[in-house]
Amino acid sequence: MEGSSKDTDGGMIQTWLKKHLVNYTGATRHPFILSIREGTVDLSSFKRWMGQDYIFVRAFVPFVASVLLKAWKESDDHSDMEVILGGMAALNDEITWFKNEASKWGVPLSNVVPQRANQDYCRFLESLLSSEVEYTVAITAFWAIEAVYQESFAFCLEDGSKTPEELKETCQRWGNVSFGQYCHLLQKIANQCLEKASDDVLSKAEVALLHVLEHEVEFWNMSHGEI
Ligand SMILES: Cc1ncc(CN)c(N)n1
Repeated sequence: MEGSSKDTDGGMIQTWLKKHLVNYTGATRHPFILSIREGTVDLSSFKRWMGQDYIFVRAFVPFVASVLLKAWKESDDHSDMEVILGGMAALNDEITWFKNEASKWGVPLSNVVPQRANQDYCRFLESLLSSEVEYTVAITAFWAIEAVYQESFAFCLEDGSKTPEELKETCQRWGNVSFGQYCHLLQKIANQCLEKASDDVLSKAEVALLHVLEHEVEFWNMSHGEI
């Protein structure tokens, strides 16, 4: 895959975001997100998303644990582990938040059936658990997964958005400033790894990024009830 000319300021991630802007915009400006921002969201779509995302987040935890393990083994920067550990702590809060929020919305989490797109995404995460997958590839995917939610939900909180009051807390969960800073740190770690990576690893990381963007679009699509 082409694209190994490195951007001097924003690093490889910035270069890839420019190169794959259509894919990135597709994931971060999905019609479901636009409907939240416009205040026209169908609440049954929102509830469907919530149930499916709870399942996803549970599968996301072992993935993040595997990134932590790879950081411990492969990173030469001690602070990487602390950022990733902070991400795990945030996921612990996220699970508690989902349980509370779902009970407020009357979404029974115990019997949610994972839809095809969710299963595919979780299978993709599982494929990244392997010790054969380089830390650089895994941290790039991790950054992308978090960044899509951050960009999407922050967009719903921008001035001029008509996000319904009862959905603002959800948007705050990922759209808040400190989650933005955390994503920025992940991006920095990914860029540092990518800077030292071989062309082969660079190519795998770029493919992983594109897979994340595709899975995120499919994930949002589930909210419409498309299986
Ligand atoms: C599908 C998906 N992608 C990302 C996130 C953010 N942790 C999430 N909760 N769900």
